[in-house]
Amino acid sequence: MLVKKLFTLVFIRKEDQILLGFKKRGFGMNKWNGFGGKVEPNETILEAAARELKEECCLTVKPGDLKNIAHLEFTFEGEPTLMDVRVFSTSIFEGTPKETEEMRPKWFRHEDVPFEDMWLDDKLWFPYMLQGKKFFGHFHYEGFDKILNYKIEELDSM
Ligand SMILES: Cc1cc(-c2ccco2)c2oc(N)nc2c1
Repeated sequence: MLVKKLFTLVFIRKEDQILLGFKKRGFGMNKWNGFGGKVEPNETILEAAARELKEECCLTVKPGDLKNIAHLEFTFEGEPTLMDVRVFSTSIFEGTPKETEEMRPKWFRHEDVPFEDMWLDDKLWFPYMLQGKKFFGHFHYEGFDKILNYKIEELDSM
């Protein structure tokens, strides 16, 4: 049976740019991604999202200003893990993004998003996010460099 693990992923927007972080260590190392990580037992998903953002790039957001824009699931052929990733976005934040031991932040114009240095699924669902859609996506990986199958469904509300 699948073991479900809960993660957050936060994308900060500013005018026509999006903030990504280059992961310097750990899971997803050497890939650009949003900011996030595991949800601890003693916190809500929104609190976890705000905490990880602060830890990873020193930006402060109010949990209440985070808008849930997507629900992503990742499974891996032959593995029991299901990664349940709650994606949030906001343009309301305090501070300036700073590099940490974990992440090197950088603002990208939408047309410059570096998909060749991101998880393979990102090029499939970023268009939905950049167009302000709400969606569910499930991506079934074989290893970390091949997607065996996936589905993406637009949602009217989260
Ligand atoms: C397999 C996988 C995992 C994650 C992830 C881990 C923690 C938060 O997200 C991804 O994030 C993106 N963009 N693609 C991803 C694929």
